[in-house]
Amino acid sequence: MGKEPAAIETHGLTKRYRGGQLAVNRLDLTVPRGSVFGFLGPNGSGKTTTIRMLMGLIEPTDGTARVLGSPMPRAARTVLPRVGALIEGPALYGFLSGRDNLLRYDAADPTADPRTRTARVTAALDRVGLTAAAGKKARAYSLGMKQRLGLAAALLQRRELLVLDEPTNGLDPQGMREIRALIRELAEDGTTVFLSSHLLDEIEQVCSHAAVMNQGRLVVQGEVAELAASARGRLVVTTPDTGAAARLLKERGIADVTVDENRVTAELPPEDTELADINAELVRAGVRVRGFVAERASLEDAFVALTGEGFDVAG
Ligand SMILES: Nc1ncnc2c1ncn2[C@@H]1O[C@H](COP(=O)(O)OP(=O)(O)OP(=O)(O)O)[C@@H](O)[C@H]1O
Repeated sequence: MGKEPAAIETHGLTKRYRGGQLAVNRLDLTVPRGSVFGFLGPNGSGKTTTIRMLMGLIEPTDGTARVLGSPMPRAARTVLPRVGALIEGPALYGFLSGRDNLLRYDAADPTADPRTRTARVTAALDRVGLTAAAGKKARAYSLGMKQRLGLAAALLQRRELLVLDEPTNGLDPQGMREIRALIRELAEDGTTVFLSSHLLDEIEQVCSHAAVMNQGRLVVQGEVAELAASARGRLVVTTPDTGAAARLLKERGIADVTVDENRVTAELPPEDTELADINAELVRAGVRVRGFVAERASLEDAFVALTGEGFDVAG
């Protein structure tokens, strides 16, 4: 990626709302070009506020933000045409059809070519799976359909960067899968995608990179694979003889042994321990071992390890 500037870069970015609420606290964020970057955090952690500063919709109290190499909000006029955004539910005209909403939205964009408008609108509707409902009035759309229409608006032109605030909000599981597939496709075409989510597994499924926010502060950022690897996996033994198994693991010096119904879980022992030996010892001690696995750490494990808190995935 050489010397090309990051897609998004912030230094000390801070927002204190008039009421005194410190929504974003000295954020240093680097979103590499070509990444699918997940911006993760529970509700109220400052994600939307950050996105609104990045898009020049509100002024930061302090710090700087650069988007596609240029300072925001100062360069908004030249930067924003290169960015597709879906923020806080798109503004829709309920009395217009989905298709007419997009035609109107595109007509309001001075950088959009009117000669290709109809074809681009048709293609965008198709990409988000709204072709069949294109003629329906937008007020009859479900939340998920409105979300798709907003995404279609962001896709009317080829963009270098897509900024999507909770893009799967309001969608059913099938709709979520479709949007995730679309995001992967866009990334393969070379678009940098920055998306916020409060769903850890969503980030794990689609993102190459992630940053975790908590109460306005950045907890961690980096490649998803590395973040997950920073948390140690767990040893999981499935057995009806949980008491005996737990005792033996503890005697072996294995930490954090926990019994849960017919499972005993524990911290994975040091790298140089032969797991098969532990399994054999359990069996020798008469423990009926029905399952013995070293589970890979998830992003959630990393989050818990980093913050010492659970992550409210139900949000
Ligand atoms: N316009 C505003 N005026 C005052 N406080 C605000 C305003 N907008 C947001 N806040 C507060 O700033 C904090 C961060 O909110 P923000 O919406 O950025 O979080 P979020 O992570 O995007 O959460 P959500 O997923 O719920 O949108 C919250 O405590 C919120 O109540």
